[in-house]
Amino acid sequence: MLKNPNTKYSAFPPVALADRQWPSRQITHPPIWMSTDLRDGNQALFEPMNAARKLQMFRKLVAIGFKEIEVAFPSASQTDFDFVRQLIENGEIPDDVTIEVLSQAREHLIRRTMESVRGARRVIVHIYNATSPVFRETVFGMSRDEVRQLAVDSVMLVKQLAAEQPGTEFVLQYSPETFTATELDFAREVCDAVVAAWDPQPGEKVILNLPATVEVAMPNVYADQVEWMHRHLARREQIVLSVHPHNDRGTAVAAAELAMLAGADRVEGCLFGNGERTGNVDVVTLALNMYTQGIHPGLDFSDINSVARISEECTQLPVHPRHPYVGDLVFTAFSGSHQDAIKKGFERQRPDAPWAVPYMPVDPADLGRSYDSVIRVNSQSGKGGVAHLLQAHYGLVMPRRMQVEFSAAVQRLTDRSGQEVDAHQLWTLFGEEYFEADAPVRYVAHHLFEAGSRQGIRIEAEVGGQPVVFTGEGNGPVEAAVAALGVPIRVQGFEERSMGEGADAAAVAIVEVAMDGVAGSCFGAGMHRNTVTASVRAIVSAANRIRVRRGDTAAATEAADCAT
Ligand SMILES: CC(=O)SCCNC(=O)CCNC(=O)[C@H](O)C(C)(C)COP(=O)(O)OP(=O)(O)OC[C@H]1O[C@@H](n2cnc3c(N)ncnc32)[C@H](O)[C@@H]1OP(=O)(O)O
Ligand SMILES: CC(C)C(=O)C(=O)O
Ligand SMILES: [Mg+2]
Repeated sequence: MLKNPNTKYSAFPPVALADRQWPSRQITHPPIWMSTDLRDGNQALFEPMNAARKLQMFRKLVAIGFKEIEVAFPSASQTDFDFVRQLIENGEIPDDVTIEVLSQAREHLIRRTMESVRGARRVIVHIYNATSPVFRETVFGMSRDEVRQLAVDSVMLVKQLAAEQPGTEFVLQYSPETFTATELDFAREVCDAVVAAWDPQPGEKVILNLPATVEVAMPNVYADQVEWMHRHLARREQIVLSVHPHNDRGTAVAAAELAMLAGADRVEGCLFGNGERTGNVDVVTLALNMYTQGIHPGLDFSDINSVARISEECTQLPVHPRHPYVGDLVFTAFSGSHQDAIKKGFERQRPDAPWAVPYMPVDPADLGRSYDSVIRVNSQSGKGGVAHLLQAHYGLVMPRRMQVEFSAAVQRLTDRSGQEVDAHQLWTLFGEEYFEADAPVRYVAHHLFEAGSRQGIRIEAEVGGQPVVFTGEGNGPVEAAVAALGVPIRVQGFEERSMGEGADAAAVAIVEVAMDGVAGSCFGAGMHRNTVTASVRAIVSAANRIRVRRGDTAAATEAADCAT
């Protein structure tokens, strides 16, 4: 890179528009959308779509709700020409959808383009020529007047050829290509000349499209340029003012949003920002940005995953995992504090209340995405995510202090593996940590008996591989089991919940115990279809775990001593 880039690049000059209005406006309704996936998107692919892929994409665009679709550059290839014919001849175009075709401002290309749409009900014919100084001088070798005349002559030719096809309603679209790098007064001059040449009748409109063919400045500059045109164009009421942002600076979405504030009625773009170089503006992001502000965009992304899969299939380009709204990771939180807040947010969110889940600008369910993938667990995760996954997948509700305790075990696992763990792995770890905490005492079976007015218990177990029996009494099975084990633990909390339903239902008992000489508390858990068995197992689990925590080297002997 240059030490002083100023010698090679200079800042884009500001637009003289001191009384600009767009900064204090708001977007209140969606624009007219135009999908150029099958044209600008298609021309930018390693391998342009074949007819089958084009048709698949066309049908998806129709299903999403696009009413204007640029389907081809018919004079570019036989594939594109034939595709337009196929759409028309096979009745693929719904009555409320208008196809659009693009051509350079060159006679033989325009003739071929007009031939391709013969028989269509309604067509937008899109003519372009570049208008900026560098194109005038370097590419065309034309003066301003010649460039304006090129546009006018082409439009007149379209008009003449359109008159020869009276059964088709023709709408003109004109783009001063490289608009953003064109002097505004000249862009206006060409556009006004084009509208005058087409001369729309009362009630008719011409589409004037102002492309950021290359995004060369900040989005506020584009907004100024669009507002300037909006305020200076002749016959504005007969113009649909359209924008076509590209994403060279990564700000196409912002540019389109500000352009709408500045007076644009229509936006051209592609799904997920496909298109030349860094892409066209991403219409999905634009539409869903609007949706999150309470404005229905008029496009349906309620099954956004299927849109992404079809786009990937047709373009052979992957959607980035962090792509807004659609990426595999965008409804996923790995870090602990995010997971905690999301979990609390989901618990609190009522279905009919305004959306208020932290870190989530949109309800994933509105886009057909599930909550299941919301929280994932890796070494950056905390208790919230772990608890959410176990609750969501296994119905296990852990007391808060147990969440803290268990998340330390998860942390050890993720630190060791360096990988994400899923709900199944968490459940397995939970089992190993609590249900299978069988040292020094391994529970085998138990029997309850009456001991006068008290509850007696006989626990059959193994200690160090040897069968042992513990007996005790208490006010209930839990107290009796504690007494039988002979470990000086105090039960501080006990919870039992059923998991699953009907004949397959199992009870999970969770017990929190404390012991002198051991800081804090320790949890145990047992699972069984019989609730008492689950409780006894939980006591054995807790007693074992707290002794291990105490660092009992003599635990096995001590346990054996307690046996009767
Ligand atoms: C910004 C955009 O996305 S614009 C759309 C771009 N998309 C495409 O180009 C895809 C399809 N294009 C093609 O298949 C071909 O370019 C064709 C069939 C249209 C034309 O092919 P060719 O006749 O071989 O011309 P080529 O592609 O080299 O284009 C350059 C010529 O077109 C002229 N030209 C370029 N754009 C325009 C325009 N909008 N209006 C008039 N002439 C133009 C150039 O001045 C140059 O003319 P020259 O050969 O007399 O110097
Ligand atoms: C044809 C025009 C509208 C274009 O794609 C562009 O300028 O980016
Ligand atoms: Mg383009």
